[in-house]
Amino acid sequence: MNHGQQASESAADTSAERAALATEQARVDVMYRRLDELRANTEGRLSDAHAQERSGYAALEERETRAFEHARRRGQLGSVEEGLCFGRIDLAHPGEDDPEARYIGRIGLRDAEHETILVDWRAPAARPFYAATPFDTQGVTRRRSLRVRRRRVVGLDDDVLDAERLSDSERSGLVGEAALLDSLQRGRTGRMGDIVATIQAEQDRVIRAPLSGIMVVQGGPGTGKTVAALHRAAYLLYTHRRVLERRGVLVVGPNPAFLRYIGDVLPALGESEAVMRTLGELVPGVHATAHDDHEHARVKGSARMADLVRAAVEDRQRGPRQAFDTEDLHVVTDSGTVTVPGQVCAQVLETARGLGLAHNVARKYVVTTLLREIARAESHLLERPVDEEDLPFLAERLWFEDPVHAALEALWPYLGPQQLLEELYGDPEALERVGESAGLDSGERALLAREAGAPWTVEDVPLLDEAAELLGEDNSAEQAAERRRRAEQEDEVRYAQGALEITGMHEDNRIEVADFASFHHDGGPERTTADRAAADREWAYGHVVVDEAQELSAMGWRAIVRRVPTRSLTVVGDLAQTGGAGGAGSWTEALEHHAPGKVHVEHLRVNYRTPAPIMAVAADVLAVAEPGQEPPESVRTEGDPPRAVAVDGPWEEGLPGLVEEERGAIGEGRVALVTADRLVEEVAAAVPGAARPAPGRDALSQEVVVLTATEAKGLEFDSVVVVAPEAVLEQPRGANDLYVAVTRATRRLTVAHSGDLPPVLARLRETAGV
Ligand SMILES: Nc1ncnc2c1ncn2[C@@H]1O[C@H](COP(=O)(O)OP(=O)(O)OP(=O)(O)O)[C@@H](O)[C@H]1O
Repeated sequence: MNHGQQASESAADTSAERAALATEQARVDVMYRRLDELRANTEGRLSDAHAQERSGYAALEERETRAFEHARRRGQLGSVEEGLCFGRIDLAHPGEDDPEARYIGRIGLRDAEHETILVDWRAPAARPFYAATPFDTQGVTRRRSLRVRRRRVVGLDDDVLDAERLSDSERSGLVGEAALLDSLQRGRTGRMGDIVATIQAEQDRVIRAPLSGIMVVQGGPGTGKTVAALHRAAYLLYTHRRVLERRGVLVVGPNPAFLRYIGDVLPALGESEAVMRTLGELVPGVHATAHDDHEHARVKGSARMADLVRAAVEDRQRGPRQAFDTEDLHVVTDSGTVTVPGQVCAQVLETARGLGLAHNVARKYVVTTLLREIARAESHLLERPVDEEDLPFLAERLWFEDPVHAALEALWPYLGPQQLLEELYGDPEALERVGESAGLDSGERALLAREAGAPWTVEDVPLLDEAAELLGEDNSAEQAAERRRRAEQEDEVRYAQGALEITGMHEDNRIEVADFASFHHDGGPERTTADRAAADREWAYGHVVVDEAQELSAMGWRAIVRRVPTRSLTVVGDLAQTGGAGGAGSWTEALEHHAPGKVHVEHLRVNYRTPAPIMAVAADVLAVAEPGQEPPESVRTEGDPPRAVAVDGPWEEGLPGLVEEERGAIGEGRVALVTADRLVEEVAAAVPGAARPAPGRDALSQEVVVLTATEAKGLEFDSVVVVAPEAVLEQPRGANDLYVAVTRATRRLTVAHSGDLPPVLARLRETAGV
């Protein structure tokens, strides 16, 4: 499709091409010189900020903030070295003879005279680079993609935006096709890369959509949902820096391996401040990785679980009759047994329930009020007049008497979320009582029973979060401790200043006040927004990106939406790839009630990952998994034919040879074997050197990895071997799982089956290998 000139290192043989390369090299040299200058300046400012002497806590804080800013800028300037500039557009302006040449890159640069020499890809001025088409040129006469390696311009591809001379691919709307295909053909590394140089027009619309509301990006496999969502996060951080830097951005992905896979994209775009979490990690202190089976997951994901958790909390807020088998509250104190009348207790408990506060916060009211009532009752018992002024002191003393403490604990205990659920799951009677009031049938109630101490599953985490929300924390003690900590820090700084002045070290500038003061406190360095957000369950994020969102249950959505009071979310997924029991059937059904009228669905329809011959196989599977749904259209129309191979006999005899063949065929790149949950360990054991994902192990960077369909979701590999498709199909949402499995390949697909090839893969019978 490249009209006009096309040049590359090997083909730069005409003088016009050589001249174009030389012109671009000269411009790129200017940009790198400027980048070097800026780096040196930032380095200088950073050391100045560190050396700057300040006294007083506020001034020190300001210094820290400045130093942090410079360090961030240094990081940003460091991350743009490779591919600093990747494009140019020539724009015709009315009344001007020569078009304006505008260069697009990873960051914006101005020269010493403040003239723009490079436009940040996220700035409005860069938009025509991605959005101009021959039908809507936006003033662009030519779009040029630059290939720059190690500061050398090694190739150029031009699109002349002339509607008269359209090729087929231009009609289908591809932008910068040569550069796009070049990047799609590269071998996979086990890490997703950025696509700033080749963002397509439909993706650009998603990336630059406004911040507010819930934007759902629905698209088939390989349509760039993940990569577009990450570029959108970088775009939003750039465009709304003030808001988002303070509140932070959360990216939620399906599992730790996936988060590692996408973990380089934002830093490569100069943004390293997003918090990346799986659903199983949303509650600080819990790291759930295992999933429940289909039936358990279905029950735990149901919205009725919110009623269950609420009922479980209320069940622990007892009246005296439930706690002590009597209407009145009898408490043994050091002075004898005192009685608080049932009516008084009932009033206190009813008021507490009506306060609209979280359980542990309302507890403060219950405890202080009842302690005073007990103190009053004790005075009656001792026939002492009740002195209202003394009551707080008497109450405080009673709090330290064990039986009093125990009596109040039985009425309204302090509860943590893990304790609440642990005790509910472990107590059949409580489950019966609470489950019934939440509308669960006996089968569902029985499913929730769990052995004490069993590890939490990912599906438990939204329930724990719900519990934490209803229980709340009485953090008045923490707040007081924080005030004390700040006051102590001020004292330390004052002391350090005095000490340094006395010793004369201050004048010599040999040691800084802050460093000296920090010898005395162990608070550590100031934490970033991301650090603070990650540690705080109640943190309100400025924006949340949810990937593989089709898997989230109603309870999962509650846990996520709770973290963005502004309901500013980017939600990406594919309903046809839903495998989980609690997963979504419709985006509006899942989200509309969280933000009525603010849910907007965008569609991506072009597949950048999987060549057409493999997508034809996937389309057959999709027709069974989700009849009536259209598969996305592949950018790459040609590729190696997919094949089926019958493996008779044990896996360890058939698979290793097959894997070796694939490794030979792809050269540098990655092979994945994707199989049924029940076979995954067996298959991994059959292939020497094959890796399985595990906590702390980066299995995806290994050359051969073995995964279940669930684990493979969102990932891609040069070659995919689907092992035992018949067993994958037997799983609860087997056809959807098989669809996920066959759409992971960027170049080659092999199906290794034992027994008959499943009818849904019949197309492969016609291909070689059987
Ligand atoms: N504009 C583009 N330029 C270059 N590569 C692209 C572009 N868009 C997508 N890709 C590549 O296509 C592949 C698929 O993208 P991505 O994983 O984001 O798709 P997805 O829609 O999230 O897929 P899935 O539903 O299977 O998770 C990635 O390698 C990505 O880098």
